[in-house]
Amino acid sequence: MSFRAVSDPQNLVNSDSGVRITVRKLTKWFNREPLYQDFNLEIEKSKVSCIFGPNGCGKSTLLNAIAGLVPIDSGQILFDGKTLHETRIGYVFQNYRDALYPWLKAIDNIKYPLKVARYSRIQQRLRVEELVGLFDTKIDLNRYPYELSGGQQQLVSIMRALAIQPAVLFLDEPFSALDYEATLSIRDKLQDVFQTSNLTTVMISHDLEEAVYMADNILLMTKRPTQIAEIVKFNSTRPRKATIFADPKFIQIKSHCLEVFQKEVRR
Ligand SMILES: Nc1ncnc2c1ncn2[C@@H]1O[C@H](COP(=O)(O)OP(=O)(O)OP(=O)(O)O)[C@@H](O)[C@H]1O
Repeated sequence: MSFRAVSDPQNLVNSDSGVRITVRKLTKWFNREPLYQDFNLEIEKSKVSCIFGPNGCGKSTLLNAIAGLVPIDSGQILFDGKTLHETRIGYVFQNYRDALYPWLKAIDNIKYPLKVARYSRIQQRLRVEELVGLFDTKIDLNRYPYELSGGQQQLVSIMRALAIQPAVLFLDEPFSALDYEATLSIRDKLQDVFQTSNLTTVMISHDLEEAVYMADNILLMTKRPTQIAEIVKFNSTRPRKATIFADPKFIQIKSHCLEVFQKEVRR
């Protein structure tokens, strides 16, 4: 888990400006083979970018390199020209079971980054109330993670990641360990967040339909050494509803992404 806070906690309470992420000449090798070699990418500010690509092409490595969880061999990653340490980020892991602190109640998990950022007790309480309102959640936050369902735990993880009002939110396959009902519910709640904030969001998805549904930009990756095959825009307004799956524009974008993906896999 990664929380970074800068400046005065007082200023963080109402701050929500997104940032553009620039990846320049990223090089990362594993086992004497290049995964990324002189890789360049611009991630659009205040938009949702979904990473989609062949198995093992380096989606998690890219997300984690940008989030500072994986060291890079060379290159530069900037957030509106600033370093990671000068940027507030939130990270949601695929496996919520390992991500929440099991010894802390849900409410204390959410407050944890606020404590690290030295929010006062009142600020912590107000921010939790704001998040509960935002997500319209009926979860009893005085329960421990093991007392909550998978969907509820992942929702707590998302609320924790959003607690310090990050400028960038990273989501590594946030729905892959959830049942369908929980996935639909959390997707909708996240869409509300995207609609009402300037959050720059980078998400990995293994499901092309989901990637297009959630994204403003779909980042299609090549096989390794990995490059961007294409960035496909989907500018349908939010909130997006299930009816969008039958929308001709949605179908056209998804088919195009699938074509690019299949060409890469066969390469
Ligand atoms: N810690 C590591 N040590 C050695 N090799 C690694 C390590 N992490 C990743 N790799 C290599 O880098 C490649 C890309 O891994 P990564 O998890 O980033 O891909 P991915 O696209 O997210 O994979 P998947 O589609 O399976 O989720 C893997 O095939 C693996 O060989």
